[in-house]
Amino acid sequence: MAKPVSIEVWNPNGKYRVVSTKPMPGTRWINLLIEQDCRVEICTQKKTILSVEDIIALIGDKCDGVIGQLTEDWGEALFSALRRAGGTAFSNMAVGYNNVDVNAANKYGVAVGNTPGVLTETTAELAASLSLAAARRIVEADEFMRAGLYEGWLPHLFVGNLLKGQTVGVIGAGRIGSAYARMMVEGFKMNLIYYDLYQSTRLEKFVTAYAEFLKSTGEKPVTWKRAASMDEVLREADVISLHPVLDKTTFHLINKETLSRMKKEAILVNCSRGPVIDEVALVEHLKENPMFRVGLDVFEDEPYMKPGLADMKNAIVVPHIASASKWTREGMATLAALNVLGKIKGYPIWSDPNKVEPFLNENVRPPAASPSIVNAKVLGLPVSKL
Ligand SMILES: NC(=O)C1=CN([C@@H]2O[C@H](COP(=O)(O)OP(=O)(O)OC[C@H]3O[C@@H](n4cnc5c(N)ncnc54)[C@H](O)[C@@H]3O)[C@@H](O)[C@H]2O)C=CC1
Ligand SMILES: O=C(O)C(=O)CO
Repeated sequence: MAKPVSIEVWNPNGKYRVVSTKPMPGTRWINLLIEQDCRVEICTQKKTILSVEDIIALIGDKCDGVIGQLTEDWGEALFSALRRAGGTAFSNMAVGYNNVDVNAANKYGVAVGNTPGVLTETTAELAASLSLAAARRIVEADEFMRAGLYEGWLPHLFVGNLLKGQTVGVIGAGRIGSAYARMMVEGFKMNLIYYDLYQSTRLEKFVTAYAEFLKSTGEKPVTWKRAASMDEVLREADVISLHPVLDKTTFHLINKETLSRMKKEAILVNCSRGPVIDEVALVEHLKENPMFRVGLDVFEDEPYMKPGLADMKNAIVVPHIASASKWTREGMATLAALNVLGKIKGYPIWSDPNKVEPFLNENVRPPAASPSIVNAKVLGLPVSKL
C-alpha cells in the first residue's frame, strides 16, 4: 500500500476533483480551474519524481482529471486507476509525451493533453545558447577565470569556432527545430541543412527571403537545403541540433556509427530527449575527439549522466531547462490545466495546436476548448469551430 502523499487543496467544495502531481508556476491555471467549479489538489510531497504508487494514492477513489509531469510513467496502471476513479482527462505539462502510453489511455478512454507552442521559442533559445556556449567555449573559460588561472590576454587563449558562414544542421525541423534554424540563420548568417520526414516550406521561405535581403544589401546570401537523408546533415553541418520527437525511429539516432560521420570539430546540441543519443558512445567520441563539442539539456537516464560525461571539458551539460522561462512555464501550466478542464466540461478540441495564443492572454477568458489533445481523433472528440 502506497504511503499517503501530502497535498495542498484549493476550493475544497468544488464539484470536479483535479489533481496536479506537482506545484506548477503561476496561479492563473489554479484560478481558471476554480472558476469552473474544480477542487484543485496539488501534491506537495518533497520527492522530485513520483512513483506510479504515489500517483495511484493521489488519484484515490474519485478523480476527474490529472495534470502530470514528463518524469512520470503514465501507462496501463495509472490510466486504469484514473478511469476507476471516474476520470477521463490527463495532461502532461510538456509538449513531449514519450512518458505516456497513449494506447493505454485510449483503452481507458482517457484524453491525453500536451502543451505545444508556448515553449517553442524558449526551447530554441536554449539550443542556440548551447550552440554558442560550445562554439565559444564559454563554460570552460568561465571555470578558468574563477580558478584564478587568467594571467592576461594571449593569442591562443580559448580559441573557438566562428559560426558566421558555417552550416547549421537541424534534425527534426518541426516547431522548435524551425525556430532554432531561423535564429541561427538570421542571427549568425549560417547556411541551413535540415532533415525531417516532412518538408518545412515555411522555414525554406524564411531563409530564401533572408537570402534576398542579404543580397540586396551586398552581403553574401545564406543558403538552405532539405537533406534527403540524415547522413547528409551529419557529413555537411558544422553545428547539428536535434529536435525530433522521441519514438522508436529516433531512439539512438546518434550512435557510434552516426557520430563517426560528423566532422571532427563539429558541435552537437540536444534539447529533444536524452535517448535520441547513445550517451555511452557519445562519451567515447568526446574522449577520442577533443575538438568535437556537445551541449546537452537532456540525458539518456535522467537525472543521471553516463559515466565519464561529467569529466569531459568538451561537453556542456544543463539540467533539462530548455523551456524554463517564467512566461513559458506559466503558459505550460495554463495549457495543461485547460486540456484537463476542457475534457471534464465536454468542450471540443482546439483546431490548431500550433496556434495556442488565445489561451495565453491573461486579460481575456480563454476559449471554451481543450488546447491540445493528442488522441482526440481516436477518442472521436469533436473539433472546435472557434
Ligand atoms: N528539452 C526540453 O526542455 C524540451 C524538449 N522538447 C522535445 O522536443 C520535441 C519536439 O518538439 P516540437 O518541435 O514542439 O515538436 P514537433 O512535432 O513540432 O517537431 C518534431 C519534428 O520531428 C520530426 N521527426 C519525427 N521523427 C523523425 C525522424 N525519425 N527523423 C527526423 N525528424 C523526425 C517530425 O516530423 C516533426 O517535424 C518534443 O517532442 C520534446 O521531446 C520540447 C520542449 C522542451
Ligand atoms: O515540454 C517538454 O517536452 C519538455 O521537455 C519540457 O519543457
